[in-house]
Amino acid sequence: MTIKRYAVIMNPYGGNGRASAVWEQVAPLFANSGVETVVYATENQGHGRVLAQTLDPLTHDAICIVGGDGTVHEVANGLLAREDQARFDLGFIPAGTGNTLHDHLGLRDAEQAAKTILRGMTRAIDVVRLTTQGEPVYCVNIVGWGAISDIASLAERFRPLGKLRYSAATLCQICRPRLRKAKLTLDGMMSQDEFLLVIACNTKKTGTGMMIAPRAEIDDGKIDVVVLRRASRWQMSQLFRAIFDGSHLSLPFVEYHQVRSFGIDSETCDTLNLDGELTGTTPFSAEVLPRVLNVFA
Ligand SMILES: Nc1ncnc2c1ncn2[C@@H]1O[C@H](COP(=O)(O)OP(=O)(O)OP(=O)(O)O)[C@@H](O)[C@H]1O
Repeated sequence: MTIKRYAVIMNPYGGNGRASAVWEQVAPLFANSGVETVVYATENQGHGRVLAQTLDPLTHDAICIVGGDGTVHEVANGLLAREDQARFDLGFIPAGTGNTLHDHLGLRDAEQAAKTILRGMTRAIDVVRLTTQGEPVYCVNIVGWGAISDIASLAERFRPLGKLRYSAATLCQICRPRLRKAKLTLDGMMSQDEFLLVIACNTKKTGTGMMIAPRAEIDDGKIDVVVLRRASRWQMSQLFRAIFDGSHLSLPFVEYHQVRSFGIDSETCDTLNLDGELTGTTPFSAEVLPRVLNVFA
């Protein structure tokens, strides 16, 4: 019998530092199933990307990520930037705060996620390739702009609040909404306006349990784009109340599109929210790469 050897990329910082304990909890399941594991703890921001870009494909059969959406983002970017085009199957063990990709794939806890990896069944998922400042960035989960970036920035400062940090940041943002002028292009159709937010979603949820894109499927070759142009504080609070069950789609001021490509060119150079990470800026263009990552699910 050939012994499988999986790399475990673990972020000891995310999820308020619980990743090591999460890994300790599930490591025996791998050992008992005859899967050898080599743990690589990330030492700083961006290290997950470097690890995935340089991992030896001759000595590792797959990558398990122990962390949240930010760590998945880094590993996916490292993998898709590899010069040798080597592709590893990816396994996800939730140990971050939001864990929205995990939630979308039905991976509710570490033990269930480990068992899913060990079962060995994979499916292919879409990724968004975004070009910002002439460089490609790959997104698995969301591309956000406007209030979505402002919320991520506040949520980072609220990290000690744990899972509550996204909701708390969203509430603060509702109290001081900021309009931005931009050109928004959806499948080649451009509209110029003022916007509060644009969020393009590959997964149904974002933050902690906000069902922002209830029709999103991770392998349909499309990205679901939610657009909010001008809205009063009252309308914003309506949106916030409805967003947890997806009923905001019936609100007349909320637009919902399913597209293959999109882009934003804003009047100011704004930071983007890419899979929860504040990185990249406008202007950018983006397209869906259908089913380019193989994941255990
Ligand atoms: N050793 C480290 N020290 C500091 N930051 C790190 C380290 N390793 C990784 N990071 C950064 O930690 C950030 C958060 O990681 P991650 O997304 O896994 O957790 P989270 O933010 O709590 O979860 P989620 O994104 O699901 O809400 C990422 O930006 C990543 O680059």
